[in-house]
Amino acid sequence: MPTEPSATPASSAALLRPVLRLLGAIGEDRAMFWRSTASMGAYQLFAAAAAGLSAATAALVATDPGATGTATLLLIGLAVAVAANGLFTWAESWLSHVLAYRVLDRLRLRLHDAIERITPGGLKRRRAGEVSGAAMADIESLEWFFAHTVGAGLNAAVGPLLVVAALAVLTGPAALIPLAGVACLLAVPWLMGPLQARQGKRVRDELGELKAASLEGAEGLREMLSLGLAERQKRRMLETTARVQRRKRAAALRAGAESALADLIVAATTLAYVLALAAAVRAGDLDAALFPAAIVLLGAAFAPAAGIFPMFQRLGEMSAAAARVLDVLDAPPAVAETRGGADPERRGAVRFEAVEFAYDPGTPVLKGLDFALAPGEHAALVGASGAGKSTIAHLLVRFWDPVSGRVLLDGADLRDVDTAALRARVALIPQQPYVFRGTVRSNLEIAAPAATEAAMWRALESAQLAGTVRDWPGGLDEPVGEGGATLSGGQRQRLAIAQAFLREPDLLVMDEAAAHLDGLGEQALAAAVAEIQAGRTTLVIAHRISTIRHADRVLFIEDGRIADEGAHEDLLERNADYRSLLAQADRAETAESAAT
Ligand SMILES: Nc1ncnc2c1ncn2[C@@H]1O[C@H](COP(=O)(O)OP(=O)(O)OP(=O)(O)O)[C@@H](O)[C@H]1O
Repeated sequence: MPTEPSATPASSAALLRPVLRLLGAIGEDRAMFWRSTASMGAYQLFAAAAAGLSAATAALVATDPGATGTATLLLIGLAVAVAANGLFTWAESWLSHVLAYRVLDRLRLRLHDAIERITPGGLKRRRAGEVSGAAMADIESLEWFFAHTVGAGLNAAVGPLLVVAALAVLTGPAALIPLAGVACLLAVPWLMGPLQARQGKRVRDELGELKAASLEGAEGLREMLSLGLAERQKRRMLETTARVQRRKRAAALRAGAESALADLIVAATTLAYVLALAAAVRAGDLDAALFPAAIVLLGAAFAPAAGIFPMFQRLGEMSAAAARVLDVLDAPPAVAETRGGADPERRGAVRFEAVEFAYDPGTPVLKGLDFALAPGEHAALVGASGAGKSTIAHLLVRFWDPVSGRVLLDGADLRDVDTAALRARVALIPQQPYVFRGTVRSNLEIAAPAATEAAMWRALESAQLAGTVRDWPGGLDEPVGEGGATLSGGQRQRLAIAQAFLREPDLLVMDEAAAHLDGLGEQALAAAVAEIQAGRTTLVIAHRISTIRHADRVLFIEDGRIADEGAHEDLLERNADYRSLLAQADRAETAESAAT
């Protein structure tokens, strides 16, 4: 998951920082943003004007009933203000939502690009799907910010100032009272921001714990029942639920106290202002007719400030969401992609030259790896778990670059070869190939968008999958389910091999399935593998003795280096570590066959 900032920022200014950085995403919609903000300002001013005009009309009718001409003018003004208020309210709502949707679309695209750029490298052990899912959800939660709060924030700052300026013109120095009141009202959520963020984080943490506990309870139900842990699990759920409730109560208490304090400030300001104006009227410094209008305008000064209240109450939540999105957007690319670049003659010769590699500085995985594969050679990469075999495979498709040393394909450093062209020339077939939701055809098209139907059948034929696909009612258009759920492990691998056939790679890098396949599936897979390997340079991460035995050459990896290399029989004879590793693999394979 994208990281939750471990400590919440200590001030509202710090909380605002990540949120403000995301404002850059408004980019080309700046004009729309200003129109939306201006509409919000306009409807608040017209609302204030409508309130002021109605108060002035009432005061005029009460103090001078004969002034019908002025009263009519005031009423016309009131009607215009009410109509304009309605119009601008609608315009603001429309513009702010269109703006928010556009900005979110842009952010989603930027996030998608960032995830593509940094996975599988920069996100370390975090799963790309989780990261993408969580960050996309965070973007959704920012909709409220872009649609409702950016403009409200500006209006909260500017609107009250304009109204207070109007009050200063009407009532003189007494207008300092509403100014102080508005400042206090804004200070409440601003000062409470960090506490609100801390409480929000605690609630999120406890909810995460509750979700994990309930998921574990469902997924591990069988194990829990058989180990007699059901009671313990129930207790854990109850305790976590109680903690969530406690955290939520604390947050609700704070929110309630904030609202009460805000009400108190508004009431105290109004009272102080009324007293000040009454004194001014009594002293003859203020026209009594202005009194009601000034009090109504006071309400208008508070309205935008009160509008920003909910924004501050959600500032912690939005700040955390923005920080998680930025975490992904800011992550450096795992490799700098090359465009254009060298185009060596395609033969399929591979060379690792003194390759050093580490995921984390200080923990080297490859320590000066040297080996070469001749065009068309079939090599097996053998080593204990964690020896670095998959890392070697991933270096060949440039998911990573070496820390030092070079990886060469047909004499060219991979960093100098066009990255897209390189990935088209090297086919990587992982242990558990990913099958996309869709059909057999759509999965084949992903590998080769221009492939004809005849070419698809040829590829399926070579991958030993044509018979199976022909038997399915939908044939090529048979749905394969979410993540290829309707396919067996062997079928998924053969589909990946068919994809590789369509791409006609010069180099094949395979992570051999360690899982046991049924006899028929294994035979079909072995035949498919033999077909695709024919005439191609192949590097297989080998787990099975049968595969190792058939390789032209075995590369035995130990401690980040090639510890030994040669024919399998020779290594067996001369290398005790190799013998013991294979003996373990043999035992595991025998136990697996016995178990099935
Ligand atoms: N993305 C990563 N971030 C940090 N460390 C990693 C990452 N991927 C692998 N490692 C570590 O690098 C080392 C080599 O891993 P690698 O997957 O290449 O080994 P392997 O030989 O393929 O293992 P296995 O046979 O179990 O698949 C291991 O110690 C592993 O924990």
